[in-house]
Amino acid sequence: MTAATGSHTIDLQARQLCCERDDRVLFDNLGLQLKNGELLQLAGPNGAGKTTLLRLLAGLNRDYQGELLWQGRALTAVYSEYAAQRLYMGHLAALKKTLTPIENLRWLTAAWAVGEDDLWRALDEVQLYGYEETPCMQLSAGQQRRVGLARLALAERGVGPCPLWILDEPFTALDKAGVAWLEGRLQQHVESQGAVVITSHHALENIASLRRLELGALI
Ligand SMILES: Nc1ncnc2c1ncn2[C@@H]1O[C@H](COP(=O)(O)OP(=O)(O)OP(=O)(O)O)[C@@H](O)[C@H]1O
Repeated sequence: MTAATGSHTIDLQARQLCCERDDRVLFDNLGLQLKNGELLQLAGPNGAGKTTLLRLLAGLNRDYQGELLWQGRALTAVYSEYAAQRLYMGHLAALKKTLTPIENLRWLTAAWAVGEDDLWRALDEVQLYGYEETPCMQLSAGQQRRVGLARLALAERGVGPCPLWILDEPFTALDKAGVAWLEGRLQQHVESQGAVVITSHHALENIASLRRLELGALI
């Protein structure tokens, strides 16, 4: 474990997880474990249940059967502690469109011990130099995506305030350079003993330590 991860032990487990939506079983008896230095990609066709599983793993939805554990304890029982250690990015950019990138980033990282200079540098790293004070509604879809991704840029040596990243389709709307940057950031994060669980239709084969969980083929 590196200095950047501190004493964070990542241990997220699902045991015999079952989830139904509208009387349709999305997955049943699903088991997984995620530890430091691992990247897990949830794959499968549209509607297979990737986002649903990701939200369960993030603790954002409790409509399931089975067990979800963080460091061996029920995720629901340690939710506050867990939420402080995981970064969840949904499939929408989830920005306040009337605010600027720097204002959004301040708001998105309000609970983190990061300085103002760090925020400006992070926006610079995601190629938003010169757009820091432009209202987000005037940015392109890819630029809006980059505002959210700037949180990942805040991470030093790949591990930021949140050692566990839970990312829903983070490659959406990114150009080639953005894709390369994000792949590099994910790689760096797992090399630094962070962990990532991600849904993506994007092939991630360049990333070492990739594991794939195929939904839709399980049941
Ligand atoms: N709140 C909900 N109420 C009812 N059905 C839902 C709800 N959320 C999701 N579903 C259904 O569950 C199924 C799985 O949805 P989900 O968004 O998890 O799929 P996905 O694998 O992420 O798909 P995609 O690749 O299109 O993003 C879909 O058929 C969807 O209609």
